[in-house]
Amino acid sequence: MGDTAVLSPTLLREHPLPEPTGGKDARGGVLVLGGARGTPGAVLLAGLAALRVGAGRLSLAVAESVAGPLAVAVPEAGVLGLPERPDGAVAGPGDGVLDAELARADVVVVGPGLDAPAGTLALLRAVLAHAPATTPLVLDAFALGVLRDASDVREAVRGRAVLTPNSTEAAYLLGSSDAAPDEGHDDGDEPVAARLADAYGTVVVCAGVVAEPGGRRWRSSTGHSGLGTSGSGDVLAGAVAGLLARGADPAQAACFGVEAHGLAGDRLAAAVGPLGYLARELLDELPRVLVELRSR
Ligand SMILES: NC(=O)C1=CN([C@@H]2O[C@H](COP(=O)(O)OP(=O)(O)OC[C@H]3O[C@@H](n4cnc5c(N)ncnc54)[C@H](O)[C@@H]3O)[C@@H](O)[C@H]2O)[C@@H](O)CC1
Ligand SMILES: Nc1ncnc2c1ncn2[C@@H]1O[C@H](COP(=O)(O)OP(=O)(O)O)[C@@H](O)[C@H]1O
Repeated sequence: MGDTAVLSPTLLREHPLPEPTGGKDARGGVLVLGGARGTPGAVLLAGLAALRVGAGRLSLAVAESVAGPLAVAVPEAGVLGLPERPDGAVAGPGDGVLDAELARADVVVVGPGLDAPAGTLALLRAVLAHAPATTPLVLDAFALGVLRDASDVREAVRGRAVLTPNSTEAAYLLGSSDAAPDEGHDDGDEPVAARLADAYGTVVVCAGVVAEPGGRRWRSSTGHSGLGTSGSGDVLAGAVAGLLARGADPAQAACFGVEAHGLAGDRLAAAVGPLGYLARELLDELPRVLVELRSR
C-alpha cells in the first residue's frame, strides 16, 4: 500500500503546468459527449470548465433536440446533435456524425449528462473506433456506470483515460451498486481512487484523491463539503480535460484539476458562505485559482 502525498504548494510548484504560447490550436481542443434532453447543462458546465482552465477550442455533442439551445447558451463552442430516443436519452453516435470531430479532438470527455447505458456504450465504442489511440479520454457519469461490464471498452481505455467518479459511480466501478464508498475510502485505509486506478489501469480522481495505477497517489489540500453540489463533478471532469488539452499529463491534469476545483470552492465559500454557491460559479474562479496555485 503506497503513501498519499498532500498536494502542497511546493509539490505543485515543482511540477508546473505547461504554458503553451501559441494560439488556440497550441492549447488543444476538447470534445464533450453527453447531454441527454433533460441534462444538457452538464455538458455546458464541463465544456466551459475546459475553456476556463485554458483549453483552446471546444466542441459539444448532445441529444439533437437540445443542440440548438445549447449552441446559444455556449457561443464559444461548436455543437453537434446526436440521435436520441423518444425519452430524450442519447441513442448513440449517429452515422458518421462524430467521426471528423473525434479524429480532430485533442481530448474527449464522455459522460456528463448521459442517463442511459445503451447509448453511452455506443458512444464509447465510437470514440474508440474513430479517435486516435493517443487521444486522452476523461470518463464521467454513465460512461463510468457501464465500464465495469464492457470488457472491450475497459481494456481499450487502460493507460489513456482519467476517471472522475462520485461515490455512486465509484460503487458501480467496484461492482457494489448498493453500497457507495464514503468520501474516497472504503472500510480500510486504501483510498477508493487507488483501488480503482489499479483495477482499471487509469488515473482516477475520487473524493479529492488522485491515484495512478501501481502506486503514486495524492490528496487535495483544498475543498470542503460545499463542493458536493449539483454539477460540481461536471466542472471537475471538464477542468481535468482542459488541462490535458493544454499539455498536462494525466496525473498532473488530475492533480491540478482537483486542487483548482477545491480552491475555487474555498474562494466562493469565503465570499458567500460554505453552502449554497453554484457549480457554475466555480467556472469563473478557475482562471484566478490556477494563477494562485502557481504563486502560493
Ligand atoms: N445541469 C445538468 O444537466 C446536470 C446534470 N447532471 C448529470 O446527471 C447525471 C446524474 O448525476 P448524479 O450526480 O445525480 O449521479 P448519481 O450520484 O445519482 O450517480 C448516477 C450514476 O450511477 C450509475 N448508474 C445509475 N444507474 C445505472 C445503470 N442502470 N447502469 C449503469 N450505471 C448506472 C452511473 O454511473 C450514473 O452516472 C450525470 O450524467 C450528471 O452529469 C448532474 O451533474 C447535475 C447537473
Ligand atoms: N465533502 C467534500 N469535501 C471535499 N471535497 C468535496 C466534498 N464533496 C465534493 N467534493 C469535491 O467535489 C467533487 C465533485 O463532487 P461530487 O459530489 O462527487 O460531484 P458529482 O456528484 O457532481 O459528480 C469531488 O470529486 C471532490 O473533489
